[in-house]
Amino acid sequence: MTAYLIRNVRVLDGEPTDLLIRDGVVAGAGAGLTADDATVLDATGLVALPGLVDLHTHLREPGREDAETVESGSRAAALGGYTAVCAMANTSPVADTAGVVEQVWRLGREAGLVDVQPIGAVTVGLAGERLAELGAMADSAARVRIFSDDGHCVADPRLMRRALEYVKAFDGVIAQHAEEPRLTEGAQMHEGEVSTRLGLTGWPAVAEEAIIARDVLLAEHVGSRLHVCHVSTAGSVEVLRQAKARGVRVTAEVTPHHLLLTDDRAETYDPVFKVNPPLRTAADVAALRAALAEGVIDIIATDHAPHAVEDKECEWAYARPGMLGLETALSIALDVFGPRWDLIAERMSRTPARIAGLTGHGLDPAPGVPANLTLVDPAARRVIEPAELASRSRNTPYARMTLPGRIVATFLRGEPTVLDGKAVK
Ligand SMILES: NC(=O)N[C@@H](CC(=O)O)C(=O)O
Repeated sequence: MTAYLIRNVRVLDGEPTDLLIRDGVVAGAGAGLTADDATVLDATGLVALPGLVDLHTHLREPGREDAETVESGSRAAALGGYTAVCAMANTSPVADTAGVVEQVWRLGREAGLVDVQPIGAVTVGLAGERLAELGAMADSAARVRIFSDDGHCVADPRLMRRALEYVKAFDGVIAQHAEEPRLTEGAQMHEGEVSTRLGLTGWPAVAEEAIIARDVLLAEHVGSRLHVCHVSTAGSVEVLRQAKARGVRVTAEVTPHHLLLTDDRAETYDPVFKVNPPLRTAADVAALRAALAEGVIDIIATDHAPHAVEDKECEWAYARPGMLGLETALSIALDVFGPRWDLIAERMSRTPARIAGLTGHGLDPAPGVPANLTLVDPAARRVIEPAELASRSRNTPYARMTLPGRIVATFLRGEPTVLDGKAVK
């Protein structure tokens, strides 16, 4: 195993220092370190962050390897500064058995670019009718702790209650895609002034808020853990704020795109902007930013949703919802919050690692901790070119935008997965 001596790096907001990485851990920190056997990296101007952790990634394997594979998604993640991702269950077949989650987990290990932690489905086939084998997935080699029907809401309150009760035994968490399906039938975008003008069927904010309100009450009743996926409205923030004030065990995520983009993008009729939940209003964006800074929303999660060209480059109504996120998330966080490194580390690494129970991740680079870290050049600016992304898909909403920040290197347990801004394998 090669040792690395990273010179002149700032760990978060600290003064420039040196970090020695050896045998998978941070072996030393301090100005003027020496190590004859180490490869020296000059990191002047760079910032070291704990490796990012994504709680919400669609890797598409098994089933849609044309859109993404565990390997291509892992590479995209490493290039985005991630050292761990949680893979959503809406694959084909659905990750609703020990066999499928073990397959995804094994593929992640083989790719070896990030730790891939499978998420298990809550219900068989994501059909919302019967609970999946949650216990078997928890006991499998993949040790599943997060369960989600993401892409679908667990709409039946009785099933949701039983799922929350079931996972309590092993401190699992139900990650809910909050969407009351009866309120979003045929929906194409956020319900509001723009949808009225364009004549597109709207997805009202209350469809999200009603499910979150119900679920925090269920989680409180059961005393179990709830995680709310991709929160998108100001009203949802208020429901979460009240629930947290009462001590409900609820955590929540917001995506980079909901922190930046608004529903008027639909005026282009470019389906790259079609996503679930939909892009909302400027007032929602402002509320989400404030909630994330405050901690009412706990984390940024990408909802990286790769789609093949034929599923995206078609009429708006026929296009699949979802957009890429892994390779641009840190840049969006920098764009929105500036170089608030402690906030970024907390919301994109430490807290998601804690929610997912990923020990060894989410730890600030310091002597003795596993060397899962990323080096960022905050002064760099880059133009996003879809063809240059490592993802197999091209559906980034940031095409040709200039974004701040560049990931220069990423280390997974002391081995570089990215060096000089390029994937190592
Ligand atoms: N977020 C998205 O717009 N799409 C997700 C699933 C979903 O939540 O609909 C996908 O898997 O593509």
